[in-house]
Amino acid sequence: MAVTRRVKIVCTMGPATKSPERMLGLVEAGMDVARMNFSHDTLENHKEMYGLVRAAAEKAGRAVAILGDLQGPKIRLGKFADGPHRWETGDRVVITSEDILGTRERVSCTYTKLPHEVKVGDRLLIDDGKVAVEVTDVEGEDIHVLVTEGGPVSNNKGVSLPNVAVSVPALSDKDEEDLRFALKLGVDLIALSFVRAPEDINLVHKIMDEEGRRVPVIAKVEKPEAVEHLEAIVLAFDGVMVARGDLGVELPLDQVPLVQKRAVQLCRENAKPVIVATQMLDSMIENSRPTRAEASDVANAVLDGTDAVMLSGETSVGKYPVLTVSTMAKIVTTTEAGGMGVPRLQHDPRTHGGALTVAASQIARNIGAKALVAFSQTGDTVRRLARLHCDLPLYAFTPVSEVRNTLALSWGVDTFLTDFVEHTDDMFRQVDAKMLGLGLAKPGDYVVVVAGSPPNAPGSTNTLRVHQLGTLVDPATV
Ligand SMILES: Nc1ncnc2c1ncn2[C@@H]1O[C@H](COP(=O)(O)OP(=O)(O)OP(=O)(O)O)[C@@H](O)[C@H]1O
Ligand SMILES: CC(=O)C(=O)O
Ligand SMILES: [K+]
Ligand SMILES: [Mg+2]
Repeated sequence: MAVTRRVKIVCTMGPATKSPERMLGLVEAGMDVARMNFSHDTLENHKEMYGLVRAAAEKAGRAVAILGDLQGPKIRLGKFADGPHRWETGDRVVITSEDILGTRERVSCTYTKLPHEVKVGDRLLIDDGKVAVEVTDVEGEDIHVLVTEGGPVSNNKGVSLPNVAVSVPALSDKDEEDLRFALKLGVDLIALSFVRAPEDINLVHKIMDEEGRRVPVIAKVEKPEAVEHLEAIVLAFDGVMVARGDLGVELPLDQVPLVQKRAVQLCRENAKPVIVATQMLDSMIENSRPTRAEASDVANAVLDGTDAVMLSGETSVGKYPVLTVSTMAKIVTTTEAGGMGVPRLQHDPRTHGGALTVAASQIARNIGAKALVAFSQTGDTVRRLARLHCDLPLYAFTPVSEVRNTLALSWGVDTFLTDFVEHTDDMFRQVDAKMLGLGLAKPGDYVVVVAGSPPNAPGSTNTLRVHQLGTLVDPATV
């Protein structure tokens, strides 16, 4: 069988992805997860984008998950009346909490308490640190600042205050509205920005329960507080995104690479998916080829053991969205084909699912099985298999379509939707039908199956079976 890519690709949606042809191009080039960034754009446009993703995935016959990324407690500049501007070093401008349409000299910000929480001398960083200003005076709602590092400013750019503890709530009114909207729309996963504590997930769950729909919640690690409580956050949330854009502003930049490695390993130990994000192929926003350093960055994230790598501006507003995805896919597959492997798990799994999956992958390799197969109703067993990064194909079977979509984020997994079955033998019949029917293996080949028996009892993983294909279904009938 052809070598397939194992590390998944997340693409951020934006103006550059907004046509059926472009979207299909992205899916065919390898997009596994579409990220809708609620920091930008109108709900109406997000709805349209959602439809485009679902239609393209359907047309291409690929599982594509949709991730709704909530803005979280990020302070942003407001909008300008007259387009992007440049603030030059030495300029004096005003950032105000008054709700105005901005000019080059005076622009609003989204956090109305900001003038009360900054002091003279505080440094504010705009757009992931591309522009820096220093507070020189506060007058009512106006913060007077001196531009210390000039650069471009435009609508909705982020404002970070690295050493100022601001009291913004974990979930703003806008986040709550966006979350309800995303859940109703049908997104598969939610990401919460600027997570500071494990308990931040409770606010999200509360809204989800009010809407009657819980989906996995990814913690975006981009605050020093999150780095401090990383393990507790990994345990509380369903996955992690290493959001290096804000992380590199909020934390000294030189600490970002090690945080990335620690987060990836912690997620694998806990069988939670992890995404490495931001600036991975940044220069491809403008250019048709990435830098050598960017190619290495993608490859190194693969070798760290990440589940997924993410594209941001490269796909949302870049000149070459489809080419960027195919370039990323190529770097990933070439790196994987090198066979260098990833760091070992630091612990010996003790849960039934954990122990059975370790045994399954070892048995599969030793007997020359063609694939690993997992039956799962929650996806948990599948994630426990995925984290081992076994070089055999990994096929997941689930009767729950939401689970199929969320597994699009997990390393190396291909997922099939199956019927609910009553008897254990029916599970193996489904494996035969799917694998022989799709030509994934031949009659007589062995696969190693991890499942719960009887079927339909979530969390009951107790069965490991070496199964010979074609023994339950007459090969002539598939
Ligand atoms: N839907 C959109 N409409 C207009 N501009 C967009 C849109 N999405 C992204 N952009 C522009 O592309 C830039 C990069 O996109 P990206 O999604 O990485 O946003 P970001 O603000 O850096 O992310 P985050 O807020 O999650 O840290 C944004 O800063 C914005 O200028
Ligand atoms: C993705 C994101 O939010 C960041 O890198 O900051
Ligand atoms: K966001
Ligand atoms: Mg961010």
